[in-house]
Amino acid sequence: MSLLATVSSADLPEGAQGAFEEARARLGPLDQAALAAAWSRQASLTKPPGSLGRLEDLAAQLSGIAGTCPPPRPLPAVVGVFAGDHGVVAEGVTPWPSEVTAQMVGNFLHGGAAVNVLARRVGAEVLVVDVGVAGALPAGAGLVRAKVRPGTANLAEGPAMTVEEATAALDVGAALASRLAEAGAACLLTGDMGIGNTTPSACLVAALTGLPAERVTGRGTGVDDERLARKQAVVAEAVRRLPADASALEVLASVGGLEIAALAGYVVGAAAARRPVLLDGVIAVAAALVAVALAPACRDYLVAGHRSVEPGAGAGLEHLGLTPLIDLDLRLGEGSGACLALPVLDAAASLLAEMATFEGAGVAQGPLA
Ligand SMILES: O=C(O)c1ccc[n+]([C@@H]2O[C@H](COP(=O)([O-])O)[C@@H](O)[C@H]2O)c1
Ligand SMILES: Cc1cc2nc[nH]c2cc1C
Repeated sequence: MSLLATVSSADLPEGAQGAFEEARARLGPLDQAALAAAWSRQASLTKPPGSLGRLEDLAAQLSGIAGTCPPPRPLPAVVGVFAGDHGVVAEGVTPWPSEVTAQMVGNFLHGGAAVNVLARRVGAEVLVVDVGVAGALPAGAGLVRAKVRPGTANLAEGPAMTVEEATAALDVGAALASRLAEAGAACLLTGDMGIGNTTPSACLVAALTGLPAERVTGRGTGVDDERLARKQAVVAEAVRRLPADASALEVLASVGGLEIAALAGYVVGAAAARRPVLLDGVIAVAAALVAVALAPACRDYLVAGHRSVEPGAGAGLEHLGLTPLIDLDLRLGEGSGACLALPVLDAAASLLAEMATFEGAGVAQGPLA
């Protein structure tokens, strides 16, 4: 049976109240004993020390997350595709109309989007969550209906949402992550859909890293030079308007998005349940910056799936101290880059679990002195 069929979500968003605070309170550090056991086991495996490069770090991280050595494989895995719309599209920051958000949700539910293809290929399930779509959504099964409000307000004119709305979206993400983990998900991948969402993502990256708007604002789905200049001005002004003493939650409410807030909650919820989080592109990176600002210990549960072309992604990952697994010039979102990275994570876990030791295989443990 599908993992998703066992996850209850009919009570959302109301039934999620308090889920984020609960997750934040439960969140703990990596298991140091499991980490040490992983490094000691790495040293006993039939390979020159360090020869599996970053796969060795990943396997150790997975051990520390799960609290066991060797770690479990990151399967079954779920891609949470959080969808929302953005009032800031009124500023001409994207060449696509907002209606495409709802239309793509329909495409996800029919299995025809890139993320569906990639998830099928790597053995992940796609969970589509409406936290803030403005347009009419298709009837039928498969969609988690957890709308907090139908799209954000225009962040160029005022706060995108209230602190209460941002909190409700954080709660939806945290509750879903915790329910998915309980249902047996071993790894949570991030996905997103929201026309205009590279603008609030750039705002969050600029606000939370301190980098200038021009440095972290890119072309998103493909704006021309004129629209890019407008987009950079919108981001710069929105960030300039933030009070110097604004909390991370206030920054999220002021210049964020509903799906970004839900993703931040999903990150913290997954980390609290001791599951690795595989990040996708710039929207996931913006959400991760928010998550780490609100609950710093979740940083160690993050794995950067890929480096999106969108400049805020690379800048945000650098700020978080994360090196992406894959760099294929992607700028799609949906969770596509996270899906592509899942087999790498699986390889890291499997190598630590299944390789023979020098002693077991009768291989001399060098190198010679
Ligand atoms: O993942 C990324 O880094 C990424 C980069 C550029 C665009 N996107 C996707 O494109 C949409 C937002 O682009 P835009 O130009 O409308 O802001 C949204 O649905 C994202 O999933 C995603
Ligand atoms: C067609 C389309 C598909 C997408 N998938 C994620 N963002 C998207 C934006 C557009 C415009």
